[in-house]
Amino acid sequence: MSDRKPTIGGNWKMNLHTGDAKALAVGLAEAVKTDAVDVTVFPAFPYLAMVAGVFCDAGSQIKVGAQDFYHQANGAYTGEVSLSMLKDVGVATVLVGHSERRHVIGETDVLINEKVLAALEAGFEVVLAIGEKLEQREAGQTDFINYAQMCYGLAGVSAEQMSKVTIAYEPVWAIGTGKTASPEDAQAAHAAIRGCLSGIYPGTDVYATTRIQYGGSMKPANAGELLAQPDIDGGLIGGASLKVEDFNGIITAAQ
Ligand SMILES: O=C[C@H](O)COP(=O)(O)O
Repeated sequence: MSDRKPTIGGNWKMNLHTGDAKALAVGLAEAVKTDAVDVTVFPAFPYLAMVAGVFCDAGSQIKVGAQDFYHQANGAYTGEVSLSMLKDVGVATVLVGHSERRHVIGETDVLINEKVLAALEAGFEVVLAIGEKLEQREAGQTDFINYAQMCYGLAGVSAEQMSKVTIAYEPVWAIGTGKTASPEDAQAAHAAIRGCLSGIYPGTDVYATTRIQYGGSMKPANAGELLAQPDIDGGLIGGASLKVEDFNGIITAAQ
């Protein structure tokens, strides 16, 4: 049993509107009472302040994170949202490198690294998502892809700054598909990721202290087995984070 505190994230992606986002936040504030698990939800931009306000009013420990941001401080970046704007509305955690940003929106490793560095510089907690596509897994490249995405994403990040970084391992083929990695496969990938951290930060305890979440069709029915693996420290949940019972079921499994 590691002494890393479990961390569960709920990535609401581009789902929910004012009414159902508020109802979900209120329901979570009522249901989630544990101190034993760090819980963060990632609503869409328009609802960040409202959700943060619900948790604040309820005295809830649930944190609010942003699914994305732009790394420049301000200026002529039409459509973008800065870190200082996020801080202004109560956000302290940001998600970077999610596979939907990499493979659907087209974010590059260079941009992902710029975002990681900017967020850490601004004092945010960072969840860096990595993971292989199906064809890469089938070609035996899983560990290489994870290593490469971490090397690019963490370039210039010091060992001290790693205390604010969580890695989210999300095999792309498992996201939103109902196909979860087996506990054994997920554990093997997580152990390899920890090995990579040891190589990137030699002579430090970063490999042992960094929390690594699993993401990809995690739900209450499979969370227990996944979270019981020695190198899986939590989950980044999409679909199952949209219902209080499902998300709280996973949080309960993480305790
Ligand atoms: O960010 C969350 C992941 O993409 C997992 O999504 P999912 O639980 O719907 O498979």
